[in-house]
This record gives sequence, structure tokens and C-alpha cells, in this order.
Amino acid sequence: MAPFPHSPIPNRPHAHTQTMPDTIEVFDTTLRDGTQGEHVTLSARDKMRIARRLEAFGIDVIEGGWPGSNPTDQAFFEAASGETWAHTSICAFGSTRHASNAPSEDANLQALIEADTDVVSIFGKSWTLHVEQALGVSRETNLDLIRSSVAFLREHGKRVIYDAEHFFDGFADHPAYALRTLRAAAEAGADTLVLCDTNGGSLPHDIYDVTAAVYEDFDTTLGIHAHNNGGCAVANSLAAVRAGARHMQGTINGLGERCGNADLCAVIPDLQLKMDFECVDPDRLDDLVDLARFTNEVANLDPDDGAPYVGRSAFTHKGGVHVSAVMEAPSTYEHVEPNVVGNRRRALVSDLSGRSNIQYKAKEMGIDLGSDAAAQAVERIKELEHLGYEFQGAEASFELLLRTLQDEVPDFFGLDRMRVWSGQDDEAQTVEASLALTVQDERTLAVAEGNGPVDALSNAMREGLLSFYPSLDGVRLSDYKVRVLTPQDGTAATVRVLIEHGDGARTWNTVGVSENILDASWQALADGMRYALFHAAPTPTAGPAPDPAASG
Ligand SMILES: CC(=O)SCCNC(=O)CCNC(=O)[C@H](O)C(C)(C)COP(=O)(O)OP(=O)(O)OC[C@H]1O[C@@H](n2cnc3c(N)ncnc32)[C@H](O)[C@@H]1OP(=O)(O)O
Ligand SMILES: CC(=O)C(=O)O
Repeated sequence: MAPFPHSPIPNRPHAHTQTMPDTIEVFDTTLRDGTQGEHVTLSARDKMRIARRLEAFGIDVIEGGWPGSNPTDQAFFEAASGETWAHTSICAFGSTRHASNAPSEDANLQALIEADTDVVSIFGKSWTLHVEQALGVSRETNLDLIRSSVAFLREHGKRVIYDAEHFFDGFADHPAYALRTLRAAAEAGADTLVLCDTNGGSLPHDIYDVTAAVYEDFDTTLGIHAHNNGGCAVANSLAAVRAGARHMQGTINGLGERCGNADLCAVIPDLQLKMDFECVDPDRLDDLVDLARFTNEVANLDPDDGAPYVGRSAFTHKGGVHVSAVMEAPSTYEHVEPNVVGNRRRALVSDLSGRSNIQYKAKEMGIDLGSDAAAQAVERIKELEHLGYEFQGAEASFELLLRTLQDEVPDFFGLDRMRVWSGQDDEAQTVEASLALTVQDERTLAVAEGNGPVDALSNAMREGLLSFYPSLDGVRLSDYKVRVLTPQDGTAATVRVLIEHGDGARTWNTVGVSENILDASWQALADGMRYALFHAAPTPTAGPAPDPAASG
């Protein structure tokens, strides 16, 4: 296997390079900004579960929510303050005080204190547009809101992280004023100044230049909080680090307001594997995929297969040229080794496959497929995919196809005749299927009812096979999907049926295609049973199994 070619990208040298630490404080805002994402809702218990996983992964600071905002966040902080956090600091978030309140009377600042965390983050305005239009106060008053709020929180013993909201837009509009807002926060005691690309529209070169300019002016640690509206949140976060930022805000899976935040699942490995910074203990990096999936599960969100590093497809190869090269040297089409972040390499089988894809999959299935058999399989798969079969979601049918080409699949059973009848019986709908099967050279008849024609078919099949193959007793159909492939043909359309079977210990998927939905269903059902039988106890006779394209 060829080595992975990365050496760290050198950071552009500037005045402070010699003294810059090579560790980054990672600040996770999944529980706060993440929940500002459109489809994201977390209960206090969900937040606690995610917080524990974040801590185990090695996140330094976890922003748990805005305690002045809602009872869920209050409940989270109540629960969190009763627990011990070994590595992580829990942080409460809020805004600078309202212009009409003294700090000691400001409900939001009070809630931050009552949240009982060592760390608080507050956001203040950097952009004159916001000062004048959103807050409706003078520029001097805004500076006082920042100064007095930070000072008040410091007086209460809090570590204050100051989020300079819209910093990059504010700096573009009025650099001197934007810098004054940072100065106000730093002088009042904020120990970290976080430059926020709140609207998420900045580009990496601007982020670099502005962060570098601030870095020249301030001794305080700088942070970055980048939204993804221009698709650059991760790149912008890395650019800020190159320019001197050492505090990184982001969320797991990039959740967050509008297009989301910088995705820590990309930022952390980028910084750690490619820029030579330490964000988390290197031994924990391979928990990243689990953390990403766990967060999606708890938030009840569909995973993004294409997510960098952690997506299911991140190290999945489909094109034959790619699989062929990856089998020789993974670094030909992989930028890092998948296991470094807890992911795994996969190869898909499709009409873009070559022999290598087939041989890769065959090896995974424990099938020793020679080059000629692989070439035969490629040809057959391309024909079948042209007819509408798809094997990416039907690995059991694919395995049967390969094993059939190798003459490994016994002739478990064959279909002689299928009849399905549907009618009205005593005011109830009845659906009945009858099958004539040949099993172990014996002809057998089976009849069963069902909720619908496919259910009746499945029941009749079990009925017919069980006395010959008792091992099928525990096998159940667990999912059934139909896709119309040629809707322009109306009721004569070709359909693809995908079926999942399971036996309690595992599941397997099969496919059938036909213009007749019952025939397509039969193919997928029959493959499901053959697969179960093949992997059950050794069977007596061996011979070719029916071709999946030949209708029964
Ligand atoms: C960039 C960010 O992501 S900031 C975080 C945004 N997140 C959220 O808004 C989620 C939680 N928010 C909430 O639950 C509510 O908005 C609350 C409880 C904070 C406030 O609710 P309300 O008092 O009803 O005010 P509302 O939401 O309508 O407006 C926000 C108020 O905050 C003020 N405000 C906004 N930013 C700041 C700031 N940095 N400092 C002080 N006041 C601010 C606005 O001017 C407005 O004041 P107004 O009531 O005098 O008009
Ligand atoms: C603070 C914050 O969430 C932002 O500026 O986007």
C-alpha cells in the first residue's frame, strides 16, 4: 500500500509565528447555534447526551444554549451544573445587555450568571449597520454595552468569550469602529475575541487578511466562528487559523442557523491531519464518525452520505478506474486513510463498474472470483442494470449472482406456476396466492392469504418451503419498496422492487425488476429465501440457480 502523501501545510509566516501555540481550543456550539438550524430540536436530555459524547471526544468548551431564552436551555444548565465535567467546560451563551438596562438588572446577564458555568460567551455588535438599525443605539452606547456587560460577567468570576458578531462585514464597512468594539471587550476582561462571519458570505482570502490584521493589534487569543452561506465555512476557519486564530468554533455535522456553521467533523481532521495542530487527543480522532452519527441520531436527522471524512460515501468508490487503482494503492483516490477518522473504505457495484469493483466486493463476501468470472459478472451486471436492476442496495442478490456464476448456489427451489386472486368476500377484501413449486425434485402446492398480493405471495412461499427447509422459520420480510422506472408507460411501467429480509441477527436485501409488479416481487422474495438458505446449514445438491432476469 502506497503511503499517504501529506505533510503539514506550512502556515504563512508573520510577526507572531514563533510564539503561536500549535494547539487549538475547540469550542462546540452544536447545542446552541446547531439548534438554530431549521430542522434541529434537542431536549435538555438530548443535549446532555450529546455533551457527554463531545466531552469524551475531547472538545474543550461546549456551548450548551442560551439560558435566558427558553426552559429547555435552563433545564440543561441546571442538569449540567450538578455534574462533573472532567475535561470540558460548559459555556452559557447570551447577548450584551439591553440598552435600557443596567447590567445588574438585565435579565439576560442574570440568566448567564445563574446558569452556573465557569465560562460564558456573549455576542455584541461590530457593524455600524447593526448598531444603528438592529439595536437603534449610538456607536458610543454600543461600546458601553459591550464594555459594561463583559466587566459585569468578569466581576462575577466568569471567563468571558466575546463573540464579535458580523465582525468581517463590520470591518469591511468601518475597520476602525470594528476594532474599537474588540478593544472594548478585551479591556473589560474578555480573554478570547471571536471574529464571527455571521452572514457566512466572506471568502478565505478576506478572512485571512482581516484576522491577520487583528492579530497584529491584539494580544488576546483570537477565535473564529464561520457560517456557511457562501460554502466556505470550513475554508474560512482554516484561513483564520493560518492567520493566528487559536480558538475554533463550529458544530458537529455543520448544523446551525441558515446554511449552518463550520463543520467540526471536517475542521478538526483538517487541522490535525494536514496542518499539524492538535485539537483533540490523536488517539480519539477515530471516534469522529461515531460522534457524527450519534449526533444525527439524537437530533433525528438523516445522515449526509457525502459529508467529508464522516459520510458513508466519503471513502466509497464507484467508478471502475478508481476501484482498480485503490486496490493497488488507496492514496490514488483517498486523501487520508479512512480508519484515521473511524470511517471505512467501500466499493460499489453499478454499470460504472469494471472487474476491480466486482473482485473487491467478491473478496468482501469471501468469494474467490477469477479474472474471467469477474469479466463475465461485469457484463451481466451491465445488462441487468440496463434493464433496471440496481445492486447497490441489493447486496444479497449481487452475491447470489456471483455465486451462481461460480456454480455455488444449489437449486433450492423453482417456480412452476403463480396465481394471485383478489376479491370481495363477506364484505371483506380477500387476497390469496397459490404457488406450484418444485423443491428438492418434488412438486408442492401452497396457498396462503395476505393483506395484499405481495404479502399473500410471501406467505404462500413460506408455506411451500417451510416443510423442506425448517431453517426459514425465523426469516421475516422487514422492508418492501417499489420504484416505478418508466412512469411514462403508465400502468405498463417497469418497476423495481427492493426487499429486505431479516432473521433477528442480520438483514439482507434483494432486488427484482419487471413490468409485472408481482413478478418483480417474486424475484426479490425468492432471492431473499435463496440467500437465507445458502447461508443456513450445508445443503445437499449443487446446481445453477435461476437467472434473476428470467421471470418465474
Ligand atoms: C448571531 C446569533 O446567532 S445570535 C443568537 C441568536 N439566537 C437566538 O435568537 C435564539 C434565542 N433567542 C430568543 O429566545 C429570543 O430572541 C430572546 C429571548 C433572546 C429575546 O426575545 P425578545 O426579548 O422577545 O426580543 P426579540 O427576539 O424580539 O428581539 C431581540 C432583541 O435583542 C436585541 N439585541 C440583539 N442583539 C443584541 C445584542 N448584541 N446586545 C443587546 N441586545 C441585542 C434586539 O435589539 C432586540 O431588542 P428589542 O426587544 O428592544 O427590539
Ligand atoms: C455569535 C454567532 O452565532 C454569530 O455571530 O453567528
